[in-house]
Amino acid sequence: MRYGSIINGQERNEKQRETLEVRNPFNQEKVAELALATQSDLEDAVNNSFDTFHSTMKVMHAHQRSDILRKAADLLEGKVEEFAQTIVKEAGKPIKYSRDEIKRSIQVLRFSSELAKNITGEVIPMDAAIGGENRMGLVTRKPLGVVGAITPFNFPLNLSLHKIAPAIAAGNTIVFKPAENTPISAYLLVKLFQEAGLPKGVLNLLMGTGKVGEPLVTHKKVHKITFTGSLPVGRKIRESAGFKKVTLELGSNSPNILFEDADIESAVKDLVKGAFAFSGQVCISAQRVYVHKSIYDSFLEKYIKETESLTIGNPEKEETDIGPMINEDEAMRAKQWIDDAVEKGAKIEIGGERNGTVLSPTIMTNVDHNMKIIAEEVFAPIVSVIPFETEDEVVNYSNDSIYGLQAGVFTKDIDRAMRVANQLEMGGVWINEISTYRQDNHPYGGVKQSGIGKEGVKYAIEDMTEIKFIGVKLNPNH
Ligand SMILES: NC(=O)C1=CN([C@@H]2O[C@H](COP(=O)(O)OP(=O)(O)OC[C@H]3O[C@@H](n4cnc5c(N)ncnc54)[C@H](O)[C@@H]3O)[C@@H](O)[C@H]2O)C=CC1
Ligand SMILES: O=C(O)[C@H](O)CS(=O)(=O)O
Repeated sequence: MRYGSIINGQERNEKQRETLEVRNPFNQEKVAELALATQSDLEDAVNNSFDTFHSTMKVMHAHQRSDILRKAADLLEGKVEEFAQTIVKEAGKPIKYSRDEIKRSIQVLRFSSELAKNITGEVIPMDAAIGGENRMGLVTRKPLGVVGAITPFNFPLNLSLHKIAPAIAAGNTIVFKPAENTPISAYLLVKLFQEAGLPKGVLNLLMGTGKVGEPLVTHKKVHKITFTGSLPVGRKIRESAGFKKVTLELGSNSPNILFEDADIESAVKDLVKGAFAFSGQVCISAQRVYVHKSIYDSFLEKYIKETESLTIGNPEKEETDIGPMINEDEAMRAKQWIDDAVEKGAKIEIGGERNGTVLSPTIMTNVDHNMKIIAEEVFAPIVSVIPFETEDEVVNYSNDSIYGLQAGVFTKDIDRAMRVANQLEMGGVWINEISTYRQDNHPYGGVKQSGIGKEGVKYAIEDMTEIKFIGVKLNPNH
């Protein structure tokens, strides 16, 4: 099957176009061919989104935007299996995790539908300022215009919806550039919105690589870029976006801290999922697990045992926990980082074997902060277990990173939990929950080089609207 860009409701899929193959990461079977967007498609998409913003979105009421989003959620509920099987094939994500992603995507649509009706402002007490008597001050929220949404492969539906659904709720139009490895779910999503009654031109789709992402970022008629992806690309976007608003959801090397009073049994189970779900290709994946010295041996033993029980293999199978990484280059890169750490003195407790695109779940010990598997984002099924003695020490270890997205802290002592949570340099901290847990309605986004701005529907809407002040001078004699 061949998929093209969709601009103003029309697919651009002519035979003479340059194409790109999409292959199943597990068995390398060809699953699709992409008809790539050209520079002139990009111009058309942005111009059409710009015109549609002025002609259609500006006059569409909140209840209409809300209805479309609710209808899209209802439609998606009837297509869970179709979307889940698509993500299995294009991303290699095990089926049970693919279904979870669709279920979360439905919630994102529902939250956006509800919030579309609740984009409120405020009234300023103007007489609080001397001379402000007889004035009224209104703070309103306006849509920005054209939002450029650029998304990664790892949650191809949900992370795209975290941009598209709030943008629609807020009254913007969107030019959507999904990851080139996972374009089928993106195509199906645009079709789903068409079926839900979204007017053509509100959501335009551009198929292609970063080559089509770059001119989207610099285009004069695009008002905001919202990007999820890697740090190098995020840095480039930040540098070239000029005066546009920019939201960047980038990488992380998330720490999880287990104090001596942590519930080890449940932490072990959760941290196996937290480190290895979708082969660690989750940017809040548990990468560093700091364990208090007094429970280190017992934790490590149980952690290895639980990891041994994982089922590795074909992501289409219900029982599969660990499937492939996105491609062989990525699996080779991750394996090389393991070898590099071993050369520097690290020990592989379990895993460390690569078979094509599949890297076995790997637990490392005896690591230090000069190794890539600690200092950089592994984005692979590799986790390191590190002992610590004092609270100050573990806070320092955790903060010794260019990243700061989410962390997990495990202890029964609420005072300590709050003390540590307050000191961690992170966008979010979970207490007695793994760093990898994300709910779609809480603010989500990093500090330091993990990003700029927040998603989580309400917060994305804030970032996709502009505050506009309207003041009125009243005549007290009328
Ligand atoms: N903080 C967060 O919420 C998340 C962060 N990520 C990060 O994403 C990375 C993995 O995803 P990938 O798809 O490999 O990321 P990537 O950065 O390679 O690509 C992401 C998107 O950017 C596009 N792109 C590439 N070069 C571009 C350029 N110069 N200008 C504009 N667009 C460009 C790609 O085509 C794709 O659509 C990891 O580093 C991970 O940490 C992934 C998911 C969530
Ligand atoms: O939505 C999620 O679970 C995460 O945001 C996925 S990722 O962004 O951390 O990769």
